[in-house]
Amino acid sequence: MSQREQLDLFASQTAVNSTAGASPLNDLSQMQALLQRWVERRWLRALDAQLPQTLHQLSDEPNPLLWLLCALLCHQYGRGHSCILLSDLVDDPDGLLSLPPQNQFLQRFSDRPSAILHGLTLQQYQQALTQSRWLTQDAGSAAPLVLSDNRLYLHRLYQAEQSVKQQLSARLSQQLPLAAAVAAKLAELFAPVPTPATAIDWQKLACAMALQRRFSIITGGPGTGKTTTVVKLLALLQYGARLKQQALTIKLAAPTGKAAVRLTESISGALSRLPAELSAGIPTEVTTLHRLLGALPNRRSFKHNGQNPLQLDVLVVDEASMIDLEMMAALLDALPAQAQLVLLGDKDQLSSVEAGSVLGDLCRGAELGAYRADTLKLLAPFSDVALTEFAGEGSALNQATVMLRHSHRFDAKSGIGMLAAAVNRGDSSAPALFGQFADISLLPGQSLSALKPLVLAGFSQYLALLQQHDADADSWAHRILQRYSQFQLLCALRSGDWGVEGINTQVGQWLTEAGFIDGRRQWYAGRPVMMQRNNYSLGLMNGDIGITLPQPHSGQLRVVFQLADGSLKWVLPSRLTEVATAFAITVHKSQGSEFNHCCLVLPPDNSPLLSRELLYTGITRAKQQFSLLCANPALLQQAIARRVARSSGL
Ligand SMILES: Nc1ncnc2c1ncn2[C@@H]1O[C@H](COP(=O)(O)OP(=O)(O)OP(=O)(O)O)[C@@H](O)[C@H]1O
Repeated sequence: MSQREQLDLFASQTAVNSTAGASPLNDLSQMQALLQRWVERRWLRALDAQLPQTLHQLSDEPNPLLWLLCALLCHQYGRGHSCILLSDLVDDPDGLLSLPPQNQFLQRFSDRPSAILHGLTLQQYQQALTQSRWLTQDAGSAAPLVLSDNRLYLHRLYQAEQSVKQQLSARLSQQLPLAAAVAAKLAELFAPVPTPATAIDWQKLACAMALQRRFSIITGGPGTGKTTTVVKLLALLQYGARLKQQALTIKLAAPTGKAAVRLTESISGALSRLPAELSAGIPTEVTTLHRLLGALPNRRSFKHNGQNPLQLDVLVVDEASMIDLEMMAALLDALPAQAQLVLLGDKDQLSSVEAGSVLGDLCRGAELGAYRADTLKLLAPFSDVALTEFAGEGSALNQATVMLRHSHRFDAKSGIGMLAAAVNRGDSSAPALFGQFADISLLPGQSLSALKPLVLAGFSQYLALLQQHDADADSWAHRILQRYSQFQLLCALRSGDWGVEGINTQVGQWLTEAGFIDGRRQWYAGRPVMMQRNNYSLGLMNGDIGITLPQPHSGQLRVVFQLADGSLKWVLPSRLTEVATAFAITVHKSQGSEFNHCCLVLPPDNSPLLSRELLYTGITRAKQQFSLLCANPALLQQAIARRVARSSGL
């Protein structure tokens, strides 16, 4: 046990002893002290403990249980949950809240949530909440907390969830007519019989489905043809409009700049494979969702909303797993009622960093199909194979969702594909695949030094180009950025020796010793950095990666970023206040990006962050080569078994 942990344990025991008889649930000052203690122990953020204080100033609330629930709700929000399901709080408070955190889980804290909340029933929670001013609606002002179906929400998130539900159900209730000429063109575009001949052509079905819906989802793993399918869909929509002497305004968007750049590239590739007469009117420009909606600096709201809707007929959003609940609500709000929205994404990837797991929630049951009779009737003309296996009584959303199942990128000889699929199934024998395929490797050794050869070989590729100036600074920078994307280190954690922070420091030292960089200063030629927040005045978004380069004559450093439209932006380092070195990035932040060679680093200590979704997302960032450094092999099995569950009412 570290010295800090011993102090924490001592503090918790003395705190409880000294207040014997005065339970925090009966005494507000004891509750405030408890919340403060949890903040000091880093169980809660200061913000979490501050929220009840702030609400109390606005509307008096003497019940300590309400203070606790409010702080816990904020804690859960910070961990990506939209709400707290009260029955989960009754059944397993420590598990639900991940408190104490995993690295302190075995210690005997007498003030852990299960001890404080011991014996409280669902009825007691309900009673306390319904009597609270924080839940009763004052005339004209919204209550800060909402209780609905035993789910406790912050008002903002409740509103977002309700809005998403209402908007989607309105869109899902309509079926669009499909002209015979468009149906015939669809059959032409998907003419080649899939192999084997008995296989269902899910791409064709996805197209047929989306043509007839105002809202649809095309989900599938890497390389299953989401982009290929959506380009054909857009071609057919434009074809149908042309038959009516019209032209559709189509827009493409992605949650991050990096994902937008990638979609721009893959859309251009897919367009080049379309018959020329069908490619007119399909844009290749992809924008970020923030830019599309018109983000307002330092405001949560956007320029486009229900009162000022977007001017478009069709919107395609890629990497939809990265859309959080509030962004989804804003997007649906700003979408004109007659427009068609198509979401593309991989439902099995990690969810958004912000609260919500919208795509995962919306795609629940997608692998089963669960198509009702009317959906089967709608799809049947487009399938040579009977769809009875996928019949069911699924939700309205299931009726608008198609899952693509065959990867055209990874075949049966691909270790990356096999490993990703095995992890995704939760197959405990997945680790045995290492050693059987050339494109996946488990690094020998259990210390960070096992990374060194890989790091030197991987990063030297782009660092070597720093010396090879080009008369055209932009084309030089393009080559460097392109080469940088060949290799990436991914971490599960942010802090600690095995997290992004520790590994970036270590990699900086190795590269400095090898003479590739001069990492002794904060800014140096070759330093890759990742934006940690959106910066609207610079037009750079959270997650964008830039590389620090010396100007050819002056040697002055500038950081170069590739924007969503493929152009470059050069920025003075002094203007970048919220960036972090990006030799290693978290798996979360890697979403929407792909690298030829990815190396995932798992820490030696267990953490609730080590999950099946994290592994799957990390593995599928690799296009050609995947390496894994796993300090504690037992954790790999545990991570494969652990699923991320986010509380939501969607
Ligand atoms: N039906 C098909 N037959 C043969 N090749 C295909 C088919 N569909 C897609 N491909 C090829 O598979 C590759 C991946 O396709 P695509 O980019 O559309 O997939 P994706 O699901 O969008 O991938 P990503 O994971 O990058 O988002 C492309 O090279 C594409 O040409």
